Amino acid sequence: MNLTNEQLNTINHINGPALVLAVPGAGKTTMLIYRTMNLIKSGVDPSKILTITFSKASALDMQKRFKALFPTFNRPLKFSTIHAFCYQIILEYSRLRGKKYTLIEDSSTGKYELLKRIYYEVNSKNVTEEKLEIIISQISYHKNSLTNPKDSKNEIPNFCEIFNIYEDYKEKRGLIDFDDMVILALKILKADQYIRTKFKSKFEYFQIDEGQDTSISQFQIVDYLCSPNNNLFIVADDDQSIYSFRGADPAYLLNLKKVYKDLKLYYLQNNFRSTKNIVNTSNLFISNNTSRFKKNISTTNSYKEPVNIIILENNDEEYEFIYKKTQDDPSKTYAVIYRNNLCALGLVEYLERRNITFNIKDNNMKFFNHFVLKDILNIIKFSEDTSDINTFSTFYYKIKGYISKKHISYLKTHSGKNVLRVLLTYPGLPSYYKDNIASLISNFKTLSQLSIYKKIDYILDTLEYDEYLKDSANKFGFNYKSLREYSHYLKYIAKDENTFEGLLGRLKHLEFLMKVPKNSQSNIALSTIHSIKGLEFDSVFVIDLVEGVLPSNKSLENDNSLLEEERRLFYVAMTRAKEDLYLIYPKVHNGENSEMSRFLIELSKY
Ligand SMILES: Nc1ncnc2c1ncn2[C@@H]1O[C@H](COP(=O)(O)OP(=O)(O)OP(=O)(O)O)[C@@H](O)[C@H]1O
Repeated sequence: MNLTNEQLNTINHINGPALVLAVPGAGKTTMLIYRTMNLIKSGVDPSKILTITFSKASALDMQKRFKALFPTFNRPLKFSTIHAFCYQIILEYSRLRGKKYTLIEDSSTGKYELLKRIYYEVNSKNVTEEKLEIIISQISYHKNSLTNPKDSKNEIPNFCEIFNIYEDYKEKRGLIDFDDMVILALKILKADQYIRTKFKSKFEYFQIDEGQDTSISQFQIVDYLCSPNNNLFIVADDDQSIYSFRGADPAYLLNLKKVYKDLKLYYLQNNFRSTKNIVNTSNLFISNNTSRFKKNISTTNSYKEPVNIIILENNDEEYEFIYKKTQDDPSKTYAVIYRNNLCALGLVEYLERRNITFNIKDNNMKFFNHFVLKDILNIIKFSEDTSDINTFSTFYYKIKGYISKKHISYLKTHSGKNVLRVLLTYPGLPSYYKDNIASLISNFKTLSQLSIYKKIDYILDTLEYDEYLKDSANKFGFNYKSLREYSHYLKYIAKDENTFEGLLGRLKHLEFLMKVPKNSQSNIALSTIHSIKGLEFDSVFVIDLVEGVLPSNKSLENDNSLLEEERRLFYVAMTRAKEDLYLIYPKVHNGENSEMSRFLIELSKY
C-alpha cells in the first residue's frame, strides 16, 4: 500500500503524546499497524508496546492484519482491550496480596438478580425489565465517567441508594463487575507501589484505537501507566463517538491539550473508502454538530451515485426494496443498518421467508422474552385450554373482567373444564360481576375461533390488554408506543401462520436465527449502528429513519448533547458505505403514521 504524506507523517511520530484525528475511512487501523512496525524499526522493544483496542474482535483483527502485512515478523506483540489488561493487574494483585475477586457474572448471585432484589428492598416494588436496563446502564455510566450517582438525572426512584447498596454488596464479598475492572485496577495502581512499578515498567509505548469511545476512567489508567514519558499515541474520530452511555465523552479529546502540554496533533483527512458524493454529503451533515474538531474531509475517489433518500409507504415496502437491491450483484457486500435491535425483526422475518441468508451482528434481542409477547401468547394459550389455571394466573389482572387475587385462590382449589365457569360458582358474586364473567367466557370462545393474526388485535382491543399497556406505560414510565411495537412485530410474524403451534415454532426459529454465530458466508450484514463501527460495505441501507427512532425519543426529550450523539450515530451509519447509500423513510412505521427523521429533512436540502 502506498501511504500518503499525511499518513507517513503520522506513523513517523515516535516519542511523546500524540492525537491523530482522522475522518471515517482514513485508514486509522492501518496506521496503527504501520506505526507499530515503525516503532520497532526505530529500536523500540516490541514487548514494550501495548495497543489498546475497543473490542476483543478488533484486537484479533489487528493482530491478523499485522501478520498479513508483516508475515516474517514473529516476536510477540500485545493487542488488548483495556478490560483484559486491567484484569491482568487485578489477577496479579490477587496472586500477590491474597485477595480473591470473582466476576459477579460468574457468581451464583448474578448481577440482574442482585439488582432486582436491591430495587425491591429500596422501593418495595418489583422492577420492570426496562428499568433494570436503565439501572445497569446508569451504574456503568457513573463508574466509567467517574461522576457522582447523586447527580444522576435518571427516572429511577432512589437510584443513588440502589447504587450504593450494590457497590457495598460487591465490595464485602469480593465481587466485581465489568466496569469495576478499570476502577479497581486504577485503585490498585494508586495504592500498591510494587504492582505500580511492575506494570509501569512492563510497557513503554501505548497506542489507543477508537479513542473517541474510550471512557474517562480508561484514559486515567493509561495516563497513570505512561507517565512521565507520556509515550501515548491516540487515534480517534470525535465525530464517531457513540458510546456516551458508557462514559465516553468526545469533550475529553477536545481537552487533551490541557492534559498533555506537548501533545502533537495530526490529521488524517482523506477518506479512502467512499465516493465523493457520500464524503461531501456526510461532511455537510456532521458539520451541524457544535461540539467537535473542525476537519476538512476530502477524498480522491470519484463522484458516482448520489446519496439516495428513499421514501416508501411502509415497512413492507422497505423490506421489499432491500430484498430486491441485495439480489443485484452477489459479488457486492451489503449492510442494512438500524438504530435498535427491534428494527431488525420484521426484516429478518421477511428475508427468511424468501430463503435469503444474512449475517446478523447483534444477538441482544429482548423481543422473545418481553412481557408483552409472553402475555399475548399466554392469553392465546389459555383460549385453547380454558382449564389451565396456571396460565390464567399469569395475566388475569391485565385484561378486562376485574378478577382479583382472592378469585384466583378460589380457582386454585376448585378445578373445572373452564376456570371462568368455575368462577361463576364463587360464593356471593354480584350479578353485574357474573355478567362480566359471562362476557369473558364468550370472548375467550370467540378468541379460540379467530385466525392467529386476528387474535392479537382481539386481545388488545376486546380483551382490553391495550388498556393495560397504557396503564403500565403511565405507572412504570414505559413508552406506550414502544410497548405497542412488540404487538406489532408479533402480528407481523403471525400473519403467515395458521396455528398457535406454528406461531410458537416460527418464534423459536427466528430467535435461533438471530443468535447464530456471525460467520456465515452471506454478503448481507444486518446490524445496529453501534455494532457496525469500523466496518465498510459496497452498499449500505439505513432503515426506519423516522422521528423517535433516529433521532431516538429519549434524545428528543433531553438536552442537545444527546441529539448531537444521535447525529454522530447517523454519520457512522452513512460513512460505512463505499459506493451506494440508501437512507430509507417508511411513511407508516410499525403500523403507525410516522414523521420523517429531521436528519433526512436536513439532508434533502443539500
Ligand atoms: N494509503 C492508502 N491507500 C489506499 N487505501 C487505503 C490507504 N489507507 C487506508 N486505505 C483503505 O481505506 C479503507 C479504510 O481504512 P480503515 O478501515 O483502516 O479506516 P478507518 O479510519 O479505521 O475507518 P473508520 O473510522 O470509518 O472505521 C480500507 O479499505 C483501507 O484498506
